Amino acid sequence: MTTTVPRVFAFHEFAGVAEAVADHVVHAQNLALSKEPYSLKNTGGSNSTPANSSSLNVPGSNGTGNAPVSRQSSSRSIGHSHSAAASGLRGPSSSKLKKIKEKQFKIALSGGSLIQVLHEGLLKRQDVLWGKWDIYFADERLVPFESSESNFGNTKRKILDLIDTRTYGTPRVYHINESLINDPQECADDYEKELIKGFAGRDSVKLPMFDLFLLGCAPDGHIASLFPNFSENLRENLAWVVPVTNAPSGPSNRISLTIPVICHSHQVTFVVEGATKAPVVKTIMERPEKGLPSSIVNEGAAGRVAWFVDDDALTDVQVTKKKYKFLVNTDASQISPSPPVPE
Ligand SMILES: O=C1O[C@H](COP(=O)(O)O)[C@@H](O)[C@H](O)[C@H]1O
Repeated sequence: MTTTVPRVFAFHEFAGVAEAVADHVVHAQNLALSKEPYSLKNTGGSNSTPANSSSLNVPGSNGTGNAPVSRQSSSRSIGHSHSAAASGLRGPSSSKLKKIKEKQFKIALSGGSLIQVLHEGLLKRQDVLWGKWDIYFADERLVPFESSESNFGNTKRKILDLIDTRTYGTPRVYHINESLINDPQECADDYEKELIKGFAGRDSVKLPMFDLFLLGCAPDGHIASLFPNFSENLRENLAWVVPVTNAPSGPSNRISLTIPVICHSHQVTFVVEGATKAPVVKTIMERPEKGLPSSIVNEGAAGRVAWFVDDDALTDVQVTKKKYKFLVNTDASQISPSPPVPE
């Protein structure tokens, strides 16, 4: 492994992380909805692009062949037309609005602490075109959605249920099939079919390509539900989604999108905060040869990776810190107070 240094944006406090991450997400949204072909120009980062999806194979339900996809989508999409102009989005001219209508912003969300960051950063903004979002999950813990450990459940309670959908539209949300939580392999295969339907379209593709893949990183080094030393999962290069059993922390049964899927995204962004994360961040940044999952992604998606980290998580970490420059031109009057979180 070569030493690849990602962009690391440092922040004095949590609130700063939340606002910067929101700006970064909205910028990715605007790029995805307005640019054809997709370009990373002006993102403040590298202009390298993901590997080309020239191969026309999709993984089958077992991750090894071409399987027919027949199950109806489990996504919830309550159609709601939404005007970009009314939303406060700035930038796209009227000639581009037709294109915008046809496109969706495809984002993968992790669970854990990221959800609170997005809650604080995104809900108060008026330029989030929620109705144009296709939301997938980087991983899921196989627990009922009502559990406080469910990534989809928490996202629903802390973000999705709080969106003013009459104004901003309703995102399409692609979550696991809750009836399969007792069968990790079946659940992973089923979620992979969801991805194939969402990304393969009429043709088929080698890998899905998210506009933005948001990741956290736990103190033990796991990202999504890819754990250090689970080498079979970390090396998986056919399946898009893998089952995880015997996870060493949190719920033991999970499913996770794989490293090739993560690395194929247009942008991969880590959001990490808190002093408990400092040791693992140090290892990731200073000892990439240890092969922690984040280091694999730093290398595999080199030039498209950004880290948003608070100072506590960067304690004693030798890395070049950058100051985040806000990219979306939003004046303060467009930001409304965050809605209350239901108990
Ligand atoms: O178990 C999980 O943990 C990771 C990291 O969570 P954090 O709270 O330490 O940020 C999370 O990204 C993943 O989605 C989740 O299932």
